[in-house]
Amino acid sequence: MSGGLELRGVHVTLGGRHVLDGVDLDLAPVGSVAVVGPSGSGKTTLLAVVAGLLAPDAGTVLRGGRPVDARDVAWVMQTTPLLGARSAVDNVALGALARGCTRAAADAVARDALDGLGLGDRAGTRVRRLSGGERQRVAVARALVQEAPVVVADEPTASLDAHARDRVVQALLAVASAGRLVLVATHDRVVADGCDRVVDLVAGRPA
Ligand SMILES: Nc1ncnc2c1ncn2[C@@H]1O[C@H](COP(=O)(O)OP(=O)(O)OP(=O)(O)O)[C@@H](O)[C@H]1O
Repeated sequence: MSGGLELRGVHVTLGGRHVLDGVDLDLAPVGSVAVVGPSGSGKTTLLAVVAGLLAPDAGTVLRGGRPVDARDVAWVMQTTPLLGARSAVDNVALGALARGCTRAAADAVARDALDGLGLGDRAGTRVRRLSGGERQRVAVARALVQEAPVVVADEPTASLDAHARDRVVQALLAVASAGRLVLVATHDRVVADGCDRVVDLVAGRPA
């Protein structure tokens, strides 16, 4: 599929268990895809493989017919590291600096992204002083400002109240509408219902 992601025979074994058991999946280049499934079904592992954070034991992930380039994937995982001693806006700006923005431009897009996620008033606060849900949104914002063609988000709404959750969903869907592929693992029905497509993972394979 031109520009899309193709997973072919992806196997991952962790601790002697087949966590991903030969995943074959075609994803369109643009749109939002929710990965759902029971706890332990391999959602995080699948996203880690797509993001290039985990090499599969077998199989390939192609984008536009070539092995996916990790630089084309912005990710926010549950353990995304943030710089606790730096402000929220500094942390988010790193995502824009990484794609070559000037400092001023990076700060501007970072502030916009934080605003969009309801954190405009926390932009100058050091991350270590933020709540878990606020940190989670800082991590989402940093992934979004990278403007990578693929965005991978693992449970991006897990610690959020309904209002903050809606902001995150809107931001992710806006990115998909703007022409990127958003792949989100979630237990949240509201998130899955908002996506263009739902992939149900059962025992390490799409159902
Ligand atoms: N480093 C590891 N070593 C051994 N087993 C692991 C490791 N990481 C994950 N697993 C196992 O792989 C399985 C799939 O984990 P994964 O985190 O991908 O599932 P998940 O669908 O994202 O679950 P959840 O919805 O609870 O986040 C689980 O049984 C987990 O215990």
